[in-house]
Amino acid sequence: MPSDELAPPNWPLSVIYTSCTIVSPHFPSPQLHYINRLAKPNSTLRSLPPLPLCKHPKDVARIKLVTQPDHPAKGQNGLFAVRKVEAGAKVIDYVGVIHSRTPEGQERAAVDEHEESDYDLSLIRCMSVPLPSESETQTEPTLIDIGIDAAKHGNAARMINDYRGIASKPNCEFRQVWDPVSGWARMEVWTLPGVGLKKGEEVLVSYGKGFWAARTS
Ligand SMILES: C[S@@+](CC[C@H](N)C(=O)[O-])C[C@H]1O[C@@H](n2cnc3c(N)ncnc32)[C@H](O)[C@@H]1O
Repeated sequence: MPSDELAPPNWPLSVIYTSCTIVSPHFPSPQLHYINRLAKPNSTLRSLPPLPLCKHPKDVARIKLVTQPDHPAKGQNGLFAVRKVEAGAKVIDYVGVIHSRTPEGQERAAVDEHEESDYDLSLIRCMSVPLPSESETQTEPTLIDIGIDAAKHGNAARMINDYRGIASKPNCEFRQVWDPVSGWARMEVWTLPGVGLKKGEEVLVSYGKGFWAARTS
């Protein structure tokens, strides 16, 4: 898998470290224009620019084993600020495997390896926009649901825990952005406006109530 740097300290051996997001080999080509703004109706993965590298921001955040006895993720990892980070600033890119959760994307994979993942974020979720070439064949809008999963390949952002049971509110959020040069969609982690991070503080987001509801039922 593509990577131009060594894994950061405390990286788990069972996960492949990558500084470059990967598009799943099962990703349907007709959906490429939802994840790359330069894609045309006949684009393929090979015809599009490479996905950009996301280097580990070692002066900003580091992975640490959680040892506090009252921490709900004790024994697991978390991501912690190495220095003070201003409010409304980028912390790290969320690197993983981009995959389609729509039936078209799932049918292409024998087994949907992302279904049970605890590291799968929603990257793009919208109703389908028929391309000019499809407008006669596709009349019904369908849900386009695309995820980015760091279960097996990822970077340090996969260690970010949910704030529940740790703090009264999150200090960071996930933001979907577009790479201005290569056109690719990507996920980033930013400090919340008016909040920021203190040196040594754990980076905490909200996974959303749906994440926990799906795991308690
Ligand atoms: C994206 S991973 C976060 C990184 C994880 N701690 C690790 O070491 O790989 C999500 C998993 O972390 C744990 N986790 C994250 N936030 C938590 C919280 N607030 N309370 C309990 N467990 C949490 C849960 O096991 C959850 O399924």
